[in-house]
Amino acid sequence: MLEQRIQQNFIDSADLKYQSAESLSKPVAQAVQAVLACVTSGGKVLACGNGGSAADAQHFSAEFVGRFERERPELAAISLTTDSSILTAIANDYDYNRIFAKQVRALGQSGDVLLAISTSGNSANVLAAIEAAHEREMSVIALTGRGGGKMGSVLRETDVHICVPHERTARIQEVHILVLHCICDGVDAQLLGDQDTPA
Ligand SMILES: O=C(CO)[C@@H](O)[C@H](O)[C@H](O)[C@H](O)COP(=O)(O)O
Ligand SMILES: [Zn+2]
Repeated sequence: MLEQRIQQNFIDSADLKYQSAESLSKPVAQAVQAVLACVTSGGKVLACGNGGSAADAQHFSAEFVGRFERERPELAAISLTTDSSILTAIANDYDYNRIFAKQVRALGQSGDVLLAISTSGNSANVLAAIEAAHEREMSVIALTGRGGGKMGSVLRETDVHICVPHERTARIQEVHILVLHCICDGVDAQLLGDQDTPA
C-alpha cells in the first residue's frame, strides 16, 4: 500500500514533467535570455520565496555564484531568504509581508532581475517584492502554479511567467527545481557553448 502510494507520487511527478516540457520550454528559454542579459551587463538576480521555495531561491543562487555543472565565471545572484537579522528586524518592526520588498528596494537596481517563486502565486511577501522590483525598473521571472494566482495578474509584459499546470504544491515545487536547473544549464550553454558533456 505504502509502496504503491510512493510509486504513484513518482508517476504523477514524471507525468507533470512531460506535460510541462511542452508548455514551459518557451517561457523558460525567455527566462534564460533575461538572466543572461542581466548578468552579462553587470546586473544581478535577487531571489525570494517561502518554505520550499525559499530553499529553491537559495539553491539557484548557490549555482549562479558558485557553479552549476561546468566551470565558468561567477554570476551575481542573492537570495533574500538568508539573512536572519534582516528578516527578523523587518518582520518584527514592520510586517512579515515586507521582508522581501524592503530588501529589493535596498539592493535592486534598474536592469536587475527578481526571481519570485510561489506555488500558489498568492504569497503576500512575494507579491510585495514584485511591486518593489517594478518600482526599481527590474524585470521579474515568476515561478508559480495553480493558474498563477495573484502574481499572474500583477506581472508586466516584459516579465516572464513560468506557471506549472498543476494544483498540488509538492508537484509544482518538483517542476520548479527542474526549471531552475534548466535556467542554469541554458545560461551555461549560452556562455560556454553546448558541446561539453556535463560531469
Ligand atoms: O515545501 C512546502 C510544501 O511542499 C512548504 O514549505 C511550502 O513551501 C510553504 O507552505 C509555503 O509557505 C507555500 O507558499 P507558496 O508556495 O504558496 O508561496
Ligand atoms: Zn516541499
